[in-house]
Amino acid sequence: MKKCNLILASQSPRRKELMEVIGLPFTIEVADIDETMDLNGDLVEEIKHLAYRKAKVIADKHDDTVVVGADTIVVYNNKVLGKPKNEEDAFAMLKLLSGNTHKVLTGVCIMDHEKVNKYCSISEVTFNNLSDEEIKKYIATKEPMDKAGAYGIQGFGGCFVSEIKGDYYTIMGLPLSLVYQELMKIFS
Ligand SMILES: Cc1cn([C@H]2C[C@H](O)[C@@H](COP(=O)(O)OP(=O)(O)OP(=O)(O)O)O2)c(=O)[nH]c1=O
Repeated sequence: MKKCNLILASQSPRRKELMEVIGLPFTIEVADIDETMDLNGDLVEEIKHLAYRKAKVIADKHDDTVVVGADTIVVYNNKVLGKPKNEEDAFAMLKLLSGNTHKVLTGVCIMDHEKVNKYCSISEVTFNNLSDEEIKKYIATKEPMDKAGAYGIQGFGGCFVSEIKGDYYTIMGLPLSLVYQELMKIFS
């Protein structure tokens, strides 16, 4: 096996959990970057670039490392939903998603020294109709507050989902099989 360090450039507990599934030893370093993106630009390119910026800031601090960076957004009706700023924002997001189908885009960047590979994985999620009461109760659990689109499919948010098309783990924040396959090319 190739000897070099693997770093996950993310503070997300979900990404850590998914990287652990892959089974390669890795460490975590949080990329503290400005996550502003050009909302009028091509969102696929924007999200890949954001994942790249997260990986790059960590890769620049090390010599012999492979770095994984990622970013997740929810898109409904051309509106980009990141993490809610507060409970009102979370309520507005969940009202938008209620009874509708949205897309979840996760950008991934794997930096292997000079080699930079960027990907965007897209899944579609359909929500049941949610009552205002249900939404308020969900927000009171705090689960929505650190998640794009104000829900976690892996938590109670999964109760709101009637259908998904595409990769489940993309919705959770890291497309597992894509990252596994790319890391295996490097580490085996
Ligand atoms: C839609 C959805 C998002 N999420 C999470 C994944 C991401 O952690 C978060 C989106 O925010 P991101 O900005 O992509 O990630 P982050 O700030 O948590 O971590 P970092 O920038 O350091 O990598 O939303 C879920 O956990 N479940 C879901 O169903």
